[in-house]
Amino acid sequence: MSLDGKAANRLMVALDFKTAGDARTLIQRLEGIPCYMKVGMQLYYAAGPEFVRELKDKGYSVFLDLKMHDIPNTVKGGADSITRLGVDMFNVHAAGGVKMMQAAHEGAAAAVQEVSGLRLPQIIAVTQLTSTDQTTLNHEIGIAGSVEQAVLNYAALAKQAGLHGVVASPLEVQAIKAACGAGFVTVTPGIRPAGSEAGDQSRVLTPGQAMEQGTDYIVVGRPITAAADPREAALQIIEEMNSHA
Ligand SMILES: O=C(O)c1cc(=O)[nH]c(=O)n1[C@@H]1O[C@H](COP(=O)(O)O)[C@@H](O)[C@H]1O
Repeated sequence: MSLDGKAANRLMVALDFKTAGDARTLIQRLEGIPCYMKVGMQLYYAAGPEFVRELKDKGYSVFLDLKMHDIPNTVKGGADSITRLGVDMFNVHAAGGVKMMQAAHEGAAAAVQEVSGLRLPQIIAVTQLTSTDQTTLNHEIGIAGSVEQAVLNYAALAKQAGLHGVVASPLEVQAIKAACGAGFVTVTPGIRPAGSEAGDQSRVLTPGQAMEQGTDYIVVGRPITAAADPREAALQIIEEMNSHA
């Protein structure tokens, strides 16, 4: 299987591991694949900023997925610190509102002003988590209307705040692009290759279907990290992405 084609750098591998050592083992298996590496709460809380710097030193593009959701001043400070790590992308929850998202942008911009050589990361807003289904949205969380309406509302707020894009399910990509523009970035978890377990994900598509929807990046965790042969699983996903790109 080859890495020809453009899709490999549109795959974000979720490094949801207990330790830096476990993450390094997977990274070694994926050596030579130019994917994005996503560091989420589990690994960041265990291995911290040092591990993020290690990934950057190895030349990876890094998405730091800490889903900040707090008062604007706190998020501004968090965004400043995250940006100083040199990450390429980070996220906040759109549910924090426009002022909070603007504060994230301000914090990142302030860090870029102060540290020479830093570039502004892409700042992305989580809309409605891909684990949320229609019933949970309406009857548990208490938001009326369809999941797509909720996602589009959050996406519009993120755009208003000047963010670069959103995290959503691939099912909502076409509506987001229609409402917010083709250049508004979509990062889509909820990816399940045909025949794999959905687990806690509710709004899922296959890698090929997600590409057909026009998404910019797909986020894949367990279908790669829990596979018997993670390298083979990643290469198959990239091949499927390429054939639907
Ligand atoms: O922000 C995210 O990355 C995210 C948002 C969302 O709505 N759903 C979602 O699954 N994610 C992340 O995407 C990854 C999906 O992992 P798997 O379900 O194992 O493929 C996890 O690291 C989640 O934290």
